[in-house]
Amino acid sequence: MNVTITPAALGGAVTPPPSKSQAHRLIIAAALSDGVCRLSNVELSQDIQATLRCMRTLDADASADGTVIRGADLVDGFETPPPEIMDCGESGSTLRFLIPVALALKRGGRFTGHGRLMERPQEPYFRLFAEKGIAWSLENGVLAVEGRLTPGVYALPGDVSSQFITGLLYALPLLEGDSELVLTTALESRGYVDMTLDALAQFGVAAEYDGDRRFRVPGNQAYRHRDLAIEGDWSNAAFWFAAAFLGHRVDVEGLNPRSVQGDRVIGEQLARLTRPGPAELDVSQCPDLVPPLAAMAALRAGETTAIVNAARLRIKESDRLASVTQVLSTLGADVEEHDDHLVIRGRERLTGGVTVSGHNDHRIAMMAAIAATRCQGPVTITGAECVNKSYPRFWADYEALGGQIART
Ligand SMILES: O=C(O)C1=C[C@@H](OP(=O)(O)O)[C@@H](O)[C@H](O)C1
Ligand SMILES: C=C(OP(=O)(O)O)C(=O)O
Repeated sequence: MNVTITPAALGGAVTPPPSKSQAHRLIIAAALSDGVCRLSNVELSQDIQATLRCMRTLDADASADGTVIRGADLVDGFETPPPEIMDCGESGSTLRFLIPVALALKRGGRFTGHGRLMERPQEPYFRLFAEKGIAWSLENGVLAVEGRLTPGVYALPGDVSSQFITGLLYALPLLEGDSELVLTTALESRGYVDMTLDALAQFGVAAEYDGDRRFRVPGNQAYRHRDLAIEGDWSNAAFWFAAAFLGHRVDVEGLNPRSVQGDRVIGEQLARLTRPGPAELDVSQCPDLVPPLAAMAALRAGETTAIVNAARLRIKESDRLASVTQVLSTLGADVEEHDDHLVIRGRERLTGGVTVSGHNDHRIAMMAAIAATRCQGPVTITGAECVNKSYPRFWADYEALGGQIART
């Protein structure tokens, strides 16, 4: 689907979707639990459907709408990897969270994915598997892992993706002895690890983090069934905060101001952009905020913004340093791409009158839609359905706020 936007003012109240990151975590914990869990505020974005689908393959029962989940039976000693290949769609979280979970639950499994997913890095796991005697292969886009996950010390980098740490934090409590997770480099995307520890605690699972490079994870633990609600998504809300920054009267509702979601720092980042003078935004802990921050920076008239410590943006759904630069430059912005940072010189308006690709990346399509409101000419976004990865209602919400769009 292509969407053509005629620049127009946005206004009104909007409720962002439920947090994708929290939904993954609660669904997986529920699927590992000792009973039936009722989750409210589940929305079936493509990534959440992927996690539900894979947890069903791992023997959890989940209702079609994902709100009622019965934990898989944890029968140690007799498991075999499910014959069915688990399709993770384009969800890095699903794949990286479930690799250790499948090993703990079924002694392995086979995974596949779409888009760039199977090219995104898994090396920290592969190195651990070599050390721990887990067999793995990656052939024709199918990753197979098999073996017995044993308690012990797991050393891995903290600055490739926090998703490896989350995956292990879910699996290690199920093993028959205590484990330690040791980071060999400083942790980035820390807010996501905090969200994981919070989710585990809600299901009665203990893991102790020293706040630096060491996690102690007792073994022989059980996930206790719980009923929980999923919070509003700060990462996707950031697009509406960007709209407000660009002068639209948009009110964002339904967010928890005390949320453990790391992307709550959008408030602080935005405050830096509202102060006159050059700004430097460190995004090592909040990589998903870069597209909305870049849209704001591009329209911060007369001011320069550097978005730094952003190298990991290159290993997301698209190479986001390249795609942000390509899309905003095509719209008429002044963006300079560097290996690990962007330098953006703000302009009063963008030109538009162009077609840009959504780069098969939900956050890039949403960034283009927000920036388009401050273009002179119309903007066509190709592949606009990619928002379904995290925010299927995005275009409907955009229209409800007065956005002028034509779908072709
Ligand atoms: O754990 C999570 O829910 C996520 C972690 C982050 O990935 P990295 O840890 O790879 O930065 C983030 O970019 C992703 O959208 C969701
Ligand atoms: C990078 C993202 O998700 P994932 O890593 O789960 O694919 C994202 O939602 O921006």
